[in-house]
Amino acid sequence: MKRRKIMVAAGFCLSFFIGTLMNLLFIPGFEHHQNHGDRLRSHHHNRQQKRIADNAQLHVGEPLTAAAVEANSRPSSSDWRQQRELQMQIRERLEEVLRYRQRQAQWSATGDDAFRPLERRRLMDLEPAGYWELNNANDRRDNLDTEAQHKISPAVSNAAKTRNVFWMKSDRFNSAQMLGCNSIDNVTNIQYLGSGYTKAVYKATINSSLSVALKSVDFGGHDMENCMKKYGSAENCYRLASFKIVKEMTLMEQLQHPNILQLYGYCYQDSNDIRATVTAITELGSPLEMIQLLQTPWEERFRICLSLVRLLHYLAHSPLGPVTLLDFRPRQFVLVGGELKVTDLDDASVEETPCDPHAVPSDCLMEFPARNFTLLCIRGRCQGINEKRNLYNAYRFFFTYLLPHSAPPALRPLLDKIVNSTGELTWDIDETQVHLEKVLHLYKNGLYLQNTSQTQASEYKRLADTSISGENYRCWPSYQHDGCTLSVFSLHEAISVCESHAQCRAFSITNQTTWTGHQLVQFKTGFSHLSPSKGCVTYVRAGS
Ligand SMILES: Nc1ncnc2c1ncn2[C@@H]1O[C@H](COP(=O)(O)OP(=O)(O)OP(=O)(O)O)[C@@H](O)[C@H]1O
Repeated sequence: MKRRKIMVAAGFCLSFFIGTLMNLLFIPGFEHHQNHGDRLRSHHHNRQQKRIADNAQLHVGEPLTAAAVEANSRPSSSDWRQQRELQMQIRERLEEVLRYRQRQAQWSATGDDAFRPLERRRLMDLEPAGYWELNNANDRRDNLDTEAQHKISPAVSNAAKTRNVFWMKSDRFNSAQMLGCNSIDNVTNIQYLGSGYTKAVYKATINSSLSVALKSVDFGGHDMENCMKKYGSAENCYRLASFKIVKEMTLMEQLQHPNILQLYGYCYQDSNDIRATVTAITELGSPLEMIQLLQTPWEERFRICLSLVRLLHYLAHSPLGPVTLLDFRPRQFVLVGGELKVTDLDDASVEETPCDPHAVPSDCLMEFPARNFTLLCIRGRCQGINEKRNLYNAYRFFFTYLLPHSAPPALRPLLDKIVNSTGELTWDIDETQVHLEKVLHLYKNGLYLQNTSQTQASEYKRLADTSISGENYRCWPSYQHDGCTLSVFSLHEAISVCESHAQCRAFSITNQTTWTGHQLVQFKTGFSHLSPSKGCVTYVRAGS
């Protein structure tokens, strides 16, 4: 609620940050204003300028504009086929986005107005300038959809010449709540987070209170670089790359789930040379570090697997139909408050592989490095391929590493069964989720605790509202780096942990709980430094 209010307030800020940011990405000679935006721009831009200039064989230091790059590296005008090829690719991406919107509209019985003229026009604005002219002039037999052409042409000619924002419909935000260019004008604490093949991502703070991620096309990234090498048109290469962000935003808007990163808004602005450059504003997460995850307590790793299964369950039954994440590497996910969320949706697909039931070898071969699966071909589609691909990827990238390792012994058989069944694809996602939810139930309710009849070896003295300073020892896997802090279901469990550690002489049950409701307990080597601490209960081992 608070966050929403902040976002609404942020929407009214009237200075311009990202507009000039994007301008500078293209125009190095642009006058710098000494604000945070400029820092982001120049960091990003310097990298990009060097790479683009290298590609275009320009002298670095020479003023570089998109036009200059094009002039230096554009194929000869007779080579229109290459330009046409690039424009066809842009066209394919546009059509893919429009298909998602159409699917959503078809799905929604309430008549989703995803085809509102403004939105459609914005997508059309991302078409390369002159696309239709080129197609018409060079190939009258063009078999493109004439209806779409009819709709696009006026939009191209109407292209806004200045920065602007448009809103997408969302169940969670109404248009007034979406963030736009105004909101990101005066961001602070800008920090480069990372980049992949296409996009560069920055962390920023809006209104000194809301942390967000800003995603834009990385002009120095592989996508732009390869495209520039091949086609030489900065503007059209930008259009092609930017459709990945548009697709991602469209999917973020249409696939609403707690484990899909939330789209807060976006900003379109013209740069001097490139029209309607796009910046997505999304929820901020922290990149997933697999090595680090292996060192975190099982409960946290289980949470990630459960988040993933809930996400895959939603994707298998999404309003757009079964969605598969073609690129499933852990870097496509981030953590937000311990929950796993997918961030990179540009490689998501709703298309289920078409097949011929009589084809030999089968069209429905799902290949992975360690093993293959052949699926049934039913009604011209590989049965459940999107769901199965996700599930197997979840097994190979996440479950095998995160699920069984250091789990409570009583849960191991169940967890092993989950790992084996997903590895063999014997369960579908619904069944997999049922089993993971069952594990959660057992864990939350302490039903994983064994040997409850076992008598405790020592007596413990209870000290209310007391904690112990220092006197730490390390244990694994601890919530605290330089001490032994573990989560327990009950006092009984805390005692049995203490008795199983040779160094343990006392422990303090804190008032902090984990996401499952377990309490955090600090285990100690002694109790000579007791201090008052409201809500904390210390137990001292008798005879220590
Ligand atoms: N919302 C976010 N919060 C924190 N980090 C993020 C966020 N979104 C992306 N990142 C980081 O930025 C990197 C690049 O983002 P993203 O994956 O969207 O770019 P990409 O060009 O599509 O990458 P790829 O080549 O993997 O497809 C990610 O690997 C991730 O570590």
